[in-house]
Amino acid sequence: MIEAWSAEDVRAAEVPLLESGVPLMEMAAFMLATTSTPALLPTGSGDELDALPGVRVALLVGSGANGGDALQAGVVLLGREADVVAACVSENVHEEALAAYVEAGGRVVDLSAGPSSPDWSSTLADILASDLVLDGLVGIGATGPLRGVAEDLVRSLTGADELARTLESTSTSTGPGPARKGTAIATLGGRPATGKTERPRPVIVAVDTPSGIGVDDGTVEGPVLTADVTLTFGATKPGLLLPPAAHHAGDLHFIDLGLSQSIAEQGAEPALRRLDLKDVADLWPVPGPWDDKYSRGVVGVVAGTPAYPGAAVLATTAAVRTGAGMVRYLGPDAVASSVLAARPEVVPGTGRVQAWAIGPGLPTEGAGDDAGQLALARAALQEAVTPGEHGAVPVVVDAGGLDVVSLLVQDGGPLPAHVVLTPHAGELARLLRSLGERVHRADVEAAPLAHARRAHELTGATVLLKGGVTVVVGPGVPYSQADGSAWMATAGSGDVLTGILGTLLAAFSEEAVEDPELPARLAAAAALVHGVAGVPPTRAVRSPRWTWPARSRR
Ligand SMILES: NC(=O)C1=CN([C@@H]2O[C@H](COP(=O)(O)OP(=O)(O)OC[C@H]3O[C@@H](n4cnc5c(N)ncnc54)[C@H](OP(=O)(O)O)[C@@H]3O)[C@@H](O)[C@H]2O)[C@@H](O)CC1
Ligand SMILES: Nc1ncnc2c1ncn2[C@@H]1O[C@H](COP(=O)(O)OP(=O)(O)O)[C@@H](O)[C@H]1O
Ligand SMILES: [K+]
Repeated sequence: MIEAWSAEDVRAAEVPLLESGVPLMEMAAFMLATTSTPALLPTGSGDELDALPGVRVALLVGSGANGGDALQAGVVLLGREADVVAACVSENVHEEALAAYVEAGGRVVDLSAGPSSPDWSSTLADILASDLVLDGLVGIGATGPLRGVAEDLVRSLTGADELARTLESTSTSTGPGPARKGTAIATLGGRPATGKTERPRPVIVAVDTPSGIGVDDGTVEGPVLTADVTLTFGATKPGLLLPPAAHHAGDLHFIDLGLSQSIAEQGAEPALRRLDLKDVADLWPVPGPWDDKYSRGVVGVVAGTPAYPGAAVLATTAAVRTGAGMVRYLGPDAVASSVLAARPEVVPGTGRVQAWAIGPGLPTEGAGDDAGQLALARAALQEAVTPGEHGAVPVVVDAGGLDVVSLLVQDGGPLPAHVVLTPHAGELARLLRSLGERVHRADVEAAPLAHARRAHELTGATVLLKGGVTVVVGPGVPYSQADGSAWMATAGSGDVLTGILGTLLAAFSEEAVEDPELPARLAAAAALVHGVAGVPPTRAVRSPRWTWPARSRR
């Protein structure tokens, strides 16, 4: 499991180590300089301390310790014969680190006057022509989006038009570097300019965090240099796991520096969790010799209408294939026929269930004929809220079922956490609007965790917000899962998740009702399994992204 900690908790954990003289910055910098270079070494050479003659490194240096890390890494890289330039966006950069870097023979460019700095254009060209960029503009000390010269620099590096002008104006002064005739232009960490082919670009390594992200909340309100790799120190930060910032972090590498123990001793809760395969393997219900279909858990599925029968097929299939003891299907005969044709083991009709999975393929309230399905969904939800003879029944609610939740909350107040809602961003915005919030899809996409949290507060339910990164908020520590691939952005994909989560809620039916934090964990586990199942097979054999897109050595 990955646990992420707020910047404040990380800072507090640093204190005892710094007080006892642990050279955290030097340790971080050494790891930075050694971990980020294997991709730049000649093929076959893997020693992370090998000399790097001819390898060009650009350090982007801000005014705090994040810039200090980059400068100290520069010291190590200079010792390995790399050609290093430090682009400083402030007059006041980390004093000791700068002194060590200068003493090691490092080249410094003062960009503190911004685009009017005499060396602005040539330095941009140097950065673009380098093999490796270490982004040390700002780390956990960031307040708000990038501003000042740091913002100017990142905007220039990521803005295609400005970049094109820079390259043109410096093409005679940079020799065989970036503006070779016939080579086209790419932006750093962004898409190549339209109509132009991409040329080699540096590997971008974010020092601790990609500069400019919301370290604690994962928001991105200004320019960010999208990294190929983020090396994060001491503890993973929530922003590295949360969308939209997570999309700028590239591959995430964690360097402990001994902070984990210090954090544990503080006794605080992490800000965010991410389950891994082992967590889910430990959690996943595996039948034993005494199990029968009922003890494994029966899932009742209310999904599909004659207009959308496929949603019912997908949800029931997912429940069957992930190990439900039995799947009951409730819906119109025409849909039940489709379900049975695909999954003959599904049992049509009512009966006792350990969890409900409702909503896929149901129309939103008042939009089209629901063939009586919304009434069934309402009844299922009622079983979650009002315990019957066998206690309360957990329920996962998707798509059209979310409107029923909204009405229930408006009528009767908060729901229990064993009601798990699985909206995508548009559905969450709609749900929040129905509960009186002024929210649009774009607002949810810009701050998914905050909006999922708001929906949890307003409804009481556990909220799993779907997307490229899935966020789950219940009564305990939230989760973020990023196990899938963008190939999953396809119609029907969410119906499958509903079925998977139905199976898990049925298997842990009583526990999920008793422990209000468990449904979120189960939802995160379902998202992981859904994601792993949705990764195309080619990804399994693709070489690690770490070695891509290394600039070829010249
Ligand atoms: N945790 C660990 O184990 C270890 C942590 N270490 C490292 O320390 C880093 C934290 O260093 P830190 O505290 O000095 O803060 P940092 O991120 O460099 O930024 C502060 C400066 O940035 C500026 N600034 C702020 N916001 C800005 C903005 N939006 N846009 C532009 N500028 C902005 C602000 O300047 P001001 O605006 O006030 O002039 C301020 O001076 C951490 O991320 C990690 O890399 C390692 O060395 C050792 C192990
Ligand atoms: N870019 C992406 N990368 C990874 N997973 C994605 C991406 N986009 C969507 N997904 C996943 O695909 C599923 C889509 O679900 P949903 O939007 O409900 O589709 P539908 O309603 O058509 O079934 C969700 O589980 C979501 O997390
Ligand atoms: K950084």
